[in-house]
Amino acid sequence: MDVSYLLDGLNDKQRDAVAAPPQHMLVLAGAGSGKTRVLVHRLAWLMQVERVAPYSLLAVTFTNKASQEMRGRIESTIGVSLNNLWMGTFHGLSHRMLRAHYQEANLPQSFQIIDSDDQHRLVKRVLKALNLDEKHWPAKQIQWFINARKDEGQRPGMIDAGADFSLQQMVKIYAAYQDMCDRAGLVDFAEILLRSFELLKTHDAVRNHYQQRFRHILVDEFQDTNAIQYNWLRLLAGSSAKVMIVGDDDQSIYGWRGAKVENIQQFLKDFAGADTIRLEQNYRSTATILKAANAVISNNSGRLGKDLWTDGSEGETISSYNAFNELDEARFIVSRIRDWHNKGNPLTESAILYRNNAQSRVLEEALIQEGLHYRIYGGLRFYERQEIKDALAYLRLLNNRQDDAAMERVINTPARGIGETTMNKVRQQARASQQTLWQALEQMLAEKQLSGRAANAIEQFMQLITQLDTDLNELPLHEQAEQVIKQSGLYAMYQAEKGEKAQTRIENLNELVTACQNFDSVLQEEMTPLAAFLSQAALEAGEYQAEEHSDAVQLMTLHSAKGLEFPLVFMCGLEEGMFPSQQSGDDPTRLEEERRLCYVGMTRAMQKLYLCHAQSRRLYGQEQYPKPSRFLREIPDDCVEEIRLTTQVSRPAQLNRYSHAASHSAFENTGFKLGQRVLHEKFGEGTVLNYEGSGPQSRIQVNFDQLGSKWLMTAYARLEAV
Ligand SMILES: Nc1ncnc2c1ncn2[C@@H]1O[C@H](COP(=O)(O)OP(=O)(O)OP(=O)(O)O)[C@@H](O)[C@H]1O
Ligand SMILES: [Mg+2]
Repeated sequence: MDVSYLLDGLNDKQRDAVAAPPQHMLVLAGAGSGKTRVLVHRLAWLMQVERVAPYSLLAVTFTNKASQEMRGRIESTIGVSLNNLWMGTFHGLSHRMLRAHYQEANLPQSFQIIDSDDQHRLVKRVLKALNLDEKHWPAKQIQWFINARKDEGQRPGMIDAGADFSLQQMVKIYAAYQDMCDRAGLVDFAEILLRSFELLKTHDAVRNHYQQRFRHILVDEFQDTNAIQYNWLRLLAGSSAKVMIVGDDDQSIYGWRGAKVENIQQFLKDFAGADTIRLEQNYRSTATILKAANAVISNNSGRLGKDLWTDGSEGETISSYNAFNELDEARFIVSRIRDWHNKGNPLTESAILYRNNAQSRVLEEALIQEGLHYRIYGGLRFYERQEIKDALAYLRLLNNRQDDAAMERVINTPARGIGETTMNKVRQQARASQQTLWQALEQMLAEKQLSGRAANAIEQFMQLITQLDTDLNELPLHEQAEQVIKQSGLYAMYQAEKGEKAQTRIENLNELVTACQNFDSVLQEEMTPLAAFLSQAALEAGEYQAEEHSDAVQLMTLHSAKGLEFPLVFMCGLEEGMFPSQQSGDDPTRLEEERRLCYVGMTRAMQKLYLCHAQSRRLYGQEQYPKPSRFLREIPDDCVEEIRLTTQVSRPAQLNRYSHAASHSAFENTGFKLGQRVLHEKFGEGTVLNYEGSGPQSRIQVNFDQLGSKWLMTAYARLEAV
């Protein structure tokens, strides 16, 4: 059989890796050198040449999206259906295992995954139950503690708190939280991994089954595995599976979440005889972008060391834009995307990357104003929206009455007159008798412990859920969803709200029905379609793309950009305190992680890279005047040019490229510059902050010394420069 096509489009080193005999392998290489491509070809090679059945392969990807893409690519290359191939994220795969062996894992069949919001709510309940003051025990911190322990594989009983009172308390809270989850059949994200690890560890039969099944295990983005994931891999691999990992120590960006880049060296120790293959040619970026990225990362110490070169063209210079404020930054970016789009380039090929999710709002607004479609990638968007979570909570209750997190969310949404006082009583009862809310309510109603309006309302609510469950059971998933949204009263509630926001909510609810319609649950024969959908929704949260195929600008955090590539990339907010972030402070370890994040961001760009920073930024309601990021200074001068807008204001030549200088941005069509002082006949003096629109429709925003900020129609404002 001619299998040469499996080696097409690969260089010699890549071929060595793809066509190696079955063995352990580490592919260690910089960004854009084809690691992921090698992994995909290797999978195909194993199936076609080594005749390994898809059933015997396990592949771990960084996102669910990546695994779908890979699956599609391999299926179309080798023309074999991969239904039997286990491919997904650590979480996805572990979850699948828990579903298949829920009894051994000590879980109810209908167990439900909860997100960090649900977790937050549950932690708060635990604090109340333990009579602890949230001021001293902030729920967020506790969540962090619990998740970190789980990532290390530690159960409450395994933590030795010694005489440390505060740690003792934390452990107590952790234990109580876990009890509550177990009773309600709820599983948080960290729990998915830990449970599945424990399942393999303690159940010989299960472990043996998978060890015999998986002949080859392949892992992408290995540098970001944490302790529990690594141990999970080792257990699965046992002594006979061959493991191939691909990664880049310079792109390890999840240290703050417990990822250990040291796992790369550990791998070489644990998997004896592993071959290390280094790829050095970059196929993604222009020489200029690569040179700049290499220069930045060279400031880090303790790297495993890699050379990365390209024989591609030098390409365009990197542009750096010094914005007046975050609005100016957003407008600049959007105007450049508009130009790029006008030249016939698809929007999907452009990406805006930022350090914090909160930065997206201003960018979103600028895009909307310009009428450009955009999509937020990986940021827990669609499924995080209030109305979607409401609807899902109802569906979750149909699936599992004991789901306390869902119960808390919708028992009084829409409002049914079930107040906090009543709920507190119920919670207390549930606590006292170790019941879930649903169980407690059943008992309280039976014993007539609740009375009057609230009792009626609760009874009706519970009837509604039971009724929906029986009525809808046999319907296709999307009809179930549609009926639940309508009969629960959610639809009517949001319709009554009126206004644009409510309209969007309704659209989102409709979109949820569409999502159910498109949902394909074939791969999950262990579950009902509803259970499968709920799990998928919880797992994929932000990755879900409402309009997968429409042309849209891609917005995402730097973290979620890992592994992706775009012809046009904007990195924004390159300011001290923003990126590197405030929290990294002067801690060298964290600073280096920020620098790796910068390296990840820059190496996403294929043709053109823009780096933006603002002289003033309003974030979380506060105005700041940050210094340009140190990362900007680490880029060689000949790789960057500074952009000057259509302005008359020239900058003193001796000023450093990134020093603080007065803004030189100007309004093309109002005659005023951002930051300029102006006088209004009624409002007095002020500073120009922003503008929008053009021609007679244009509006200008001025921060008046006496009155604060106001929007004015430029044509009527009769502002004078002062
Ligand atoms: N031998 C090759 N010839 C031409 N193009 C290649 C070759 N190898 C990889 N590429 C292309 O280079 C780009 C980068 O490849 P890939 O995404 O696999 O790199 P990577 O090492 O996984 O990057 P990252 O570290 O960012 O995950 C992709 O567009 C890929 O198709
Ligand atoms: Mg990759």
